Amino acid sequence: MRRAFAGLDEVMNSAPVMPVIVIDRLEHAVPLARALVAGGVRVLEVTLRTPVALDAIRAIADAVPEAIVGAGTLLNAHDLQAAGQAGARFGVSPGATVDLLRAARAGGWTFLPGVMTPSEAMVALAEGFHALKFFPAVPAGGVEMLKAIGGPLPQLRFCPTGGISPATAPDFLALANVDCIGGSWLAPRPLIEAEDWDAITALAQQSTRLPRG
Ligand SMILES: O=C(O)C(=O)C[C@H](O)[C@H](O)COP(=O)(O)O
Repeated sequence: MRRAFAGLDEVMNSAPVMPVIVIDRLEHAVPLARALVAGGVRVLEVTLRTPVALDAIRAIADAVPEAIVGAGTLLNAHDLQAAGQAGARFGVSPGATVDLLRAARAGGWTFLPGVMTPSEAMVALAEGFHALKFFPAVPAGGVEMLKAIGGPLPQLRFCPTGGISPATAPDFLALANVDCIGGSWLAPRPLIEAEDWDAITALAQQSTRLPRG
């Protein structure tokens, strides 16, 4: 079922870290979402990287209304439509094509397009998007690159993702143009496989205490 999209500010600013989630087994979706919410992390990006991802989004949207579940790894308009039908309340992509940007805009999506260069950021901005995922954050120049982009393009807000750890997170969160960061470390595969939900709640709690700039 299609749900109302979340507000952009809610998605970008509810917590310092947005977990990037890969779900292999559908039965893990709801307990994982509950564990993260219990730790104070409500905005969840479920990547469309596994066959159960859309069903996982649907299950979380139905069973965990406190969560704001979004879809990651959106590559094209078809992915957007499927994610919307499953109940995703926002979308994230690793990169952006003009087709994808226009489909997100036409669908009224709360959408964070992935960019890694000033030119890509300018294309996203020209298509109406000013809140962007900076991916892959560390290989693409990390903190220094974001500072440099902030000079000529101060109107852009970023969620850097890719290669960030709890140790380096504060450096990113201190930047004036960073609202939140993305990270897979809040939902590590070994803990999900072990169904160690308490450990995931503890990771989530720790992430909410990270200082923001
Ligand atoms: O799946 C997607 O759509 C992506 O864009 C990739 C993820 O954002 C990164 O894989 C997360 O990076 P790590 O925190 O370094 O693991």
